Amino acid sequence: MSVDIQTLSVRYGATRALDGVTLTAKPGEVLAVLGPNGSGKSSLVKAIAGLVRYTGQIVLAGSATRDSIGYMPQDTATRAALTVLEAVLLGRLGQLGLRVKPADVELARQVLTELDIAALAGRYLGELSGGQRQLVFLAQALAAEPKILLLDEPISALDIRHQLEVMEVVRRLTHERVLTTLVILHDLNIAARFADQAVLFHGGKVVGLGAPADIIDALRLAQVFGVEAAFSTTPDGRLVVTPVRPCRSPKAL
Ligand SMILES: Nc1ncnc2c1ncn2[C@@H]1O[C@H](COP(=O)(O)OP(=O)(O)OP(=O)(O)O)[C@@H](O)[C@H]1O
Repeated sequence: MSVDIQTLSVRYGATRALDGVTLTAKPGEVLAVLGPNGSGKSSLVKAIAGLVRYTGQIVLAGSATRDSIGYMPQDTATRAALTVLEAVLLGRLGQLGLRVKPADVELARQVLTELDIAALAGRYLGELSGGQRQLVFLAQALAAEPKILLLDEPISALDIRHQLEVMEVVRRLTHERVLTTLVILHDLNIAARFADQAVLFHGGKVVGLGAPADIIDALRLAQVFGVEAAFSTTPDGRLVVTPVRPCRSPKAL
């Protein structure tokens, strides 16, 4: 179930967050959404999730509807007095009837186990660390059994082990269940390692689209991020980017 986006624009008052974006996210692939702060990444996934108004077209191919989408927001702060299990069950709202079936509880527990947070099931959200809460919101998105998975910086609060574990789970589920996954990341090395494709945003426009190793290069890092970087390759051929210093005057692409 591909997500086909044509000339997508999002405005907030006078601010043009996305400007004529065209791209396709394909089933069975992890698409990393990259770019500096304020470049329009969250606006892209919010538009796909139907959370912001936009112009242009977003076509969910196949039998996908908005109910087929699992969305994890960037901001996971909440005042909701819910336990972890209850919060994850909310991910199944689309499937729940007036009663919660044992199978729904079982599925929610399975997702918690998959993310290694089963021990948190009975804890209240307000008692969790930022990283634990991030894992719970990822579990909520996965509990919906989505066809399209939209993850807004899902690993930004996680320790390095959990970052790897979560990205392994995201990649495995995407490939096994043929999900169409868009994941916003700031870590270019994680993107190069786990994403099949990447899209790079700058000022609300797409300035790179392709395999991560093909679009993450010295010129784009200087022009888009204003950073001079060193590049190397691991023995198994993976790209490694090391930011060295800010450039004095980054030029817009
Ligand atoms: N609700 C809003 N009202 C007004 N302007 C907004 C709103 N949300 C985002 N913007 C603006 O739209 C632009 C794109 O924001 P967006 O959140 O999409 O960027 P981002 O690439 O996800 O950034 P970050 O990496 O910092 O999360 C920014 O200039 C931002 O200030």
